[in-house]
Amino acid sequence: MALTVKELSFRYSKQATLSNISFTIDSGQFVAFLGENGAGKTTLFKLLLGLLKAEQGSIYWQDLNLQTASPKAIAEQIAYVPQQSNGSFNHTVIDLVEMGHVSAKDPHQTEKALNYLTMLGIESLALRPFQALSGGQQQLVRIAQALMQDTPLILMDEPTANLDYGNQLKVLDQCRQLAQDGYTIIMNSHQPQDVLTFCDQALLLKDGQLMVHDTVERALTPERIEALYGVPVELKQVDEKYPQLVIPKLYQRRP
Ligand SMILES: Nc1ncnc2c1ncn2[C@@H]1O[C@H](COP(=O)(O)OP(=O)(O)OP(=O)(O)O)[C@@H](O)[C@H]1O
Repeated sequence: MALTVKELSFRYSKQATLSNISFTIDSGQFVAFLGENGAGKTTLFKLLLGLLKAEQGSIYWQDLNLQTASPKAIAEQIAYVPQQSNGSFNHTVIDLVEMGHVSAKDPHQTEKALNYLTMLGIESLALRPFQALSGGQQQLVRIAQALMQDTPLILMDEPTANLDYGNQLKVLDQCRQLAQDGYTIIMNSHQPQDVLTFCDQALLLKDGQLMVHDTVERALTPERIEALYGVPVELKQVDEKYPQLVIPKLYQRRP
């Protein structure tokens, strides 16, 4: 399976938000979209989810045309973890996660939902009302809900933004594991170091254009990171596999 985007352009008003974007992502990859605030990452997600219609170009998940498919057909293939979601009334965590399941009622639904909560280390929250949870706990529940949807492609909008340090690492490690199991995971990220450490590929968006799509090591060079964020960075090879970003001297604490 593959996600194929061809010559995609989109605008909200006069100025183009995305111009002539083309890429292919094969299944089983953990991929990050990077770009400054307002670069168009969430817009691209909305186009992939069929929530916005492209001005030009095509988007296919295998043979499914995501610009014309029904919401149900898309929900069977793609789960989405938003950064925030409003209104869950007074549902408990376990009820909400079970609702993630979109196809016919499964007799093992509750067991499956509990397994995902356990996988994410939040089984003790199962009977708590969603609205009484902290932002980070709610984020972990949204991830469990997306996994419950049981789709081959999962889109995550800055999934670790609200999480404590331990949960950030656990969630990213879980995403990598899911990709190894054959799921395709795409996340929006503002953390090049996380992307270098956990992801397989990176797509860099700048001024509405796709600057590069490549393996993380090839895509995230210091020059490109600087061009993307406007700060000088250095990469150090601390072991042979993982390059480490060094905070620019300019921003380091002075003695
Ligand atoms: N509903 C909308 N109507 C008009 N303009 C919009 C709308 N949503 C987003 N935009 C604009 O489109 C551009 C891309 O926004 P988008 O949310 O896709 O960026 P992003 O890369 O996800 O940003 P961030 O990293 O800050 O979340 C921005 O300039 C934004 O102001």
